Amino acid sequence: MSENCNQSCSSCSEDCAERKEQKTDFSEKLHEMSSVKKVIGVVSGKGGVGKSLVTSMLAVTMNRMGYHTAILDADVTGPSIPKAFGIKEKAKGSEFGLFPVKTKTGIDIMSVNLLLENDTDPVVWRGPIIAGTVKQFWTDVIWSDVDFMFIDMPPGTGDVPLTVFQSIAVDGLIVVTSPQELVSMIVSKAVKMAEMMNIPIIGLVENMSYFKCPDNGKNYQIFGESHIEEIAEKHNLKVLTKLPIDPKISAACDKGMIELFDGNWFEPVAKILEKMEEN
Ligand SMILES: Nc1ncnc2c1ncn2[C@@H]1O[C@H](COP(=O)(O)OP(=O)(O)OP(=O)(O)O)[C@@H](O)[C@H]1O
Repeated sequence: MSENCNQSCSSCSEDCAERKEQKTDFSEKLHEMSSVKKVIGVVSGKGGVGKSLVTSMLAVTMNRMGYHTAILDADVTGPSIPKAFGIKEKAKGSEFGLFPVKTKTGIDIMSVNLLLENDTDPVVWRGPIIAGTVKQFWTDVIWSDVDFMFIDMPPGTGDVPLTVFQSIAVDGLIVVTSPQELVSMIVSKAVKMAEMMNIPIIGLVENMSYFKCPDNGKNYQIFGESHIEEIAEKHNLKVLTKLPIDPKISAACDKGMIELFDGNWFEPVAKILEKMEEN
């Protein structure tokens, strides 16, 4: 039995001898006209640590390397992906299904904000409706020839993330943390959740890790000393990259120009993802 066992056999995907109920298969089929090679979930322990920003920058990096890339924005109650890419138009559909909206550089995006009449309308829906929406982004959207799909995961471990993990075939998770949060606890939770769902963790991204002073070129750890390396070692995980606090990054996000970011922070991650794609 897993040390993380919560006795909820129907929602656990571990194969253990203590299983009391059959595993229920909640997996959903992609739209028959879709093709998606690798699905990477981007998770964080709490809101505001930069999960959407990291999702966007990862997608831009892989797109720059020539891969056809997509983002499924599963953060239904706080959808920030369309804004980061400056998308104003709405998603269109046909009798066959919904089409994602293409960004200026050709990244395919689906988000609840591309369906709402008004971007500023709040999504005041109950969990099952939200979870159903995310499922439909997988089953009813026509994702054509996608090499890498990044999922901006809903925060936490509730109804919606559970549905995403059970219904979408996620190949790996990237955990975004920032130095000031209770990183150790958050990483432990992510590791346990991933184990229960049988999804490998690709590694950790530390956002807002430091600030590089433009006057003297020195790095300052604004949110205190980072412990990410020790935590990664404890869980046998990789630290994929450390992203600085950079006003140019937030400005690019606010202006809808994240595709123009300048920096090679995600190159080490891209190499790992490329290897995944080859296998
Ligand atoms: N490294 C950074 N440098 C500068 N600004 C950043 C950085 N990381 C995030 N931000 C800014 O912080 C804000 C929150 O980021 P983001 O929306 O990606 O967080 P999130 O974890 O997805 O939040 P939520 O969970 O609420 O959706 C954004 O305005 C973003 O531009």
